Amino acid sequence: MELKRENVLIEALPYIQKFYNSIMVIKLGGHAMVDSEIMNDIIRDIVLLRFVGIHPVIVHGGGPEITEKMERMGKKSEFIGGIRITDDETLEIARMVLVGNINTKIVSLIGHHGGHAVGLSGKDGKMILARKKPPQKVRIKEMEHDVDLGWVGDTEIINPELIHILTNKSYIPVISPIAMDTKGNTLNINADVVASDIAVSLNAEKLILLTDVTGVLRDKDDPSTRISQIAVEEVEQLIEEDVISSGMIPKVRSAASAVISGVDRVHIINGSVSHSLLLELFTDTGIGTMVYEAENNK
Ligand SMILES: Nc1ncnc2c1ncn2[C@@H]1O[C@H](COP(=O)(O)OP(=O)(O)O)[C@@H](O)[C@H]1O
Ligand SMILES: CC(=O)N[C@@H](CCC(=O)OP(=O)(O)O)C(=O)O
Repeated sequence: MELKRENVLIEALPYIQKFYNSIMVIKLGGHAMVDSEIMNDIIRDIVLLRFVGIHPVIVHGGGPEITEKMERMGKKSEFIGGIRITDDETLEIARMVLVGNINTKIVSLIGHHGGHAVGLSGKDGKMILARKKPPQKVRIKEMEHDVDLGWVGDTEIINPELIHILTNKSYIPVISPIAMDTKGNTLNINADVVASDIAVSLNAEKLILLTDVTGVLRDKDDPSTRISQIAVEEVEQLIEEDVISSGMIPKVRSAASAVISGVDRVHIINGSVSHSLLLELFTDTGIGTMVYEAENNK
C-alpha cells in the first residue's frame, strides 16, 4: 500500500530522532556516480540528511573514471581481488581523477544544493597514514605467485580529528582515497577500505556503501537473487565460491571489517535507485544487503 505523502514524513520521525547528531559514513561508488543525474540526486539526499541533524561523512571512489582515463591513454587496467595494480603512471591518473576531478565535483554539488562541504584526501591533516600493501598471493595455473600491486596502500592509522572539527561546524567532509606513507609516498587505497576504516575511527552509527547493484547477488547477473543479509562469518566462503567477485570483494570485506570493529550497521545498497539512501535510513523498507555479525544475534 502506498503511503500518503504526510505519512511518509511521520514514518521518518522516529528515525530522524534516533539519528539526530549521529555520524553516517556514506561511500559513493564510482559506478553510482557515472550518471550525473543520479549523482545529483544522491548529493541532494545527503544535504537533506545534514539539514535533519545527521552528520554525513562522504568517502568517494571513481574506479570507472580512472579506468576510462587510462584507456584513453592506451593503458589497460589490471585488478587483483578488486584492487587496482597501481604503477607510477596509474597513480598519477588515479590522483588526478579522484582528488582533482571527482572530489571537487562532489564539493561543488553539495554547495549547489545548499550544503557546505570541504574536500580532503587522506593526506590532509595526516588523516590517513598508509603503508604499501604487501605482495598478494595469486593462483595462476594451480601455482601460487606473489604479485606486487605497486603504489597501493593499506590504512595504518586514521586520525579522525579533522573530520570531527568539520562535522562539529556542520561541514560535510568529502574524502578521496589517496593517502601518504611515513616516507611521503603517495598511495592509492580502495575507497571501500577507506570508508570502512573511517567509519570505525569515527564510531559511526552506520556505514552505507552505495554502488550500482541492488546489493550482493547470489547470481551477479540476476538482480532478483539479492542476499538481504550476510554474516561476516560467511564472507570468505562466498568469495572462495566465486559468488562474490571483482569490485564486490573489497566492498564486502570492508563491510565485514567495519562490523567486526564495532560499526553496528553496514549496508550495501543501490545508489542508482532514486532516493535509496533515504529509504534505507528513514523507512522500515529492507533494501540492499546488510552485513552483520552472527555472534551478536542481529
Ligand atoms: N555477487 C555479486 N553481487 C553483486 N555484484 C557483484 C557480485 N560479484 C561481483 N559483482 C560486481 O561488483 C560490482 C560493484 O563493485 P564496483 O564495481 O567496485 O562498484 P563501486 O564502483 O560502486 O565500488 C558490481 O557492479 C558487479 O559487477
Ligand atoms: C587501490 C584501488 O583499487 N583504488 C581504487 C580507488 C578508487 C575506488 O575504489 O573506486 P570505486 O569505489 O569506484 O571502486 C582504484 O584505483 O580504482
